[in-house]
Amino acid sequence: MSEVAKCAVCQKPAQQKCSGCHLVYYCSKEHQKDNWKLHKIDCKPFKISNDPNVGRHLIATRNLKPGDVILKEPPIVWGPSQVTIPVCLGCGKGLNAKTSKPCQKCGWPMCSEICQNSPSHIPECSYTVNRGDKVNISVFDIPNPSYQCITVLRCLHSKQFLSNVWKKIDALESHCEARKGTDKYEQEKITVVAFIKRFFKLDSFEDEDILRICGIIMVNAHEVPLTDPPYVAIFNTTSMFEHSCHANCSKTFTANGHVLITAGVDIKKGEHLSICYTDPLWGTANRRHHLQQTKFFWCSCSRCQDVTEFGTNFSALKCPKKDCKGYALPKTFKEDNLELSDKSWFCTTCNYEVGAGEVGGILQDCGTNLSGIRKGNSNACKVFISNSLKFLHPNHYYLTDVKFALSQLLGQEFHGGLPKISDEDLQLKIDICRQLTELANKIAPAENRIKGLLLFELHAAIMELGRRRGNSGTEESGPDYLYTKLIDSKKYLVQSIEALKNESEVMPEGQICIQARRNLKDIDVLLKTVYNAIGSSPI
Ligand SMILES: C[S@@+](CC[C@H](N)C(=O)[O-])C[C@H]1O[C@@H](n2cnc3c(N)ncnc32)[C@H](O)[C@@H]1O
Repeated sequence: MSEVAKCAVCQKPAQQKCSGCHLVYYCSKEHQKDNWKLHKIDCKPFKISNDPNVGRHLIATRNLKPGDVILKEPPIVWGPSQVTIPVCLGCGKGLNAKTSKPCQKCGWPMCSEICQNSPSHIPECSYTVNRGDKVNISVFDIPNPSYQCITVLRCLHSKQFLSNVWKKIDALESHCEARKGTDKYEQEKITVVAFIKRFFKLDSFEDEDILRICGIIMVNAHEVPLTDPPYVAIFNTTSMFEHSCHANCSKTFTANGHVLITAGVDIKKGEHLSICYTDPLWGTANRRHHLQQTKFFWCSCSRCQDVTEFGTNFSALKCPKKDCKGYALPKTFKEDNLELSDKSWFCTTCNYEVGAGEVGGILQDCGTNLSGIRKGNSNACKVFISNSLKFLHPNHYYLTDVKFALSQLLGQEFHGGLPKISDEDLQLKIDICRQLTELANKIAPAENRIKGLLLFELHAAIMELGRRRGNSGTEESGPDYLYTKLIDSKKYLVQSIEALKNESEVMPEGQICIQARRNLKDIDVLLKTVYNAIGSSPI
């Protein structure tokens, strides 16, 4: 017999469920209102669960729609990335000789007095003052190894002085045992542990404790691209999201450094909530290898289990057999070791066997050609695409990478913008944007930034097509044509705004969203004008 729900306020039988979390009940609207101040701190549409395979993870407690906010929280600790040029330890921004001023107390270079007095800077400042000698940094254009210890130092400081913060950090996964003996672990003994003990004269911390913190940062920290260079931050509940290469949640950061997680697709009550720990536009073998090396698990998500990656053939090679139009893939990507590189691939049409050596050779050659492409050169991108189509599936990750760059470049490379590109290039831009949007929806449906950028470029190119043909006086032209193209363009623009609406203004994607909102106003005005010229809607 199911238990009767009780009101969270008076414990009487209750039937009204909180619509935010679906976990708490009330007997009346009044009690719900009375309790909101207290409940809103815990009102989240998920619960924390645990299993032996994934560890702690999150489960949806109600159905979620794309865009629904799941979680927004500040970092528990943040600091510079391990390898970085000198950055301001108050705000994370990169410094140069002109923008930097040494902190009066400790000498670490800062960008302003406000940052010098920022609470974030207290740990390294106080440890440096206690050491007795100021830091002196005068070279700003190359990575400085002293910064490797800062984020770790901030965690150690909370262990010493901020028990509430430390309790949260201490509870996180470190994969200490798995890390022992790895190159990175051995390297950190010197670059972090020895440095902290020698430079800061901090002998009270055990080596193992410092190395465990290094593990916690490695497994849980997020790269935050709000500054250049990006900094890293650990978030409390966000650390509980499990990984999927086909994640259902979307992650971004607000201008003040909070993480914001929203539903990226429809999520049913009871489903696991996931984010993607790696780059979803990397090939499967690379994503899996990266996850194993940095997060210590072999991914078994639905995308990794399907060699075709939902029919996209994102990792497939063209079958080398003469006259075969098929594509070759491995039997599985799910080898829990690195022996995958020893296995043959097979054509899914004719079953032709492509030896591991040949697979490796093709990928290596294409990879070398890709890294040789001059940045920002659309012709080099076109040459790469046409050459690589002889060896790779059109959706292959190498081609996707270059097509994505080309989709942004066409119309931005030269002065004059889209109106100056050829009709052929305009059509190419439209085709690539459509193809990549479809691909992104299949392999990475929650990746809002990728989708938003593609849809923005698509709207602009379709608008330009309408403008060109609308004025051309040819058969398929005139105001009717322009009107249908404007409607089409507006549709993609609205989708782009929806995808980018949570991006911070300090990020390029946030700026594009601002531009998209302006364009939307312009399109509406134009639509009205064309509509008046036509006299009635052609659609
Ligand atoms: C950021 S933590 C997530 C929280 C963690 N499960 C815990 O209990 O603290 C990342 C770690 O969770 C585990 N994990 C996350 N996603 C996983 C997945 N899809 N499969 C297996 N393990 C996973 C791995 O151990 C990984 O290193």
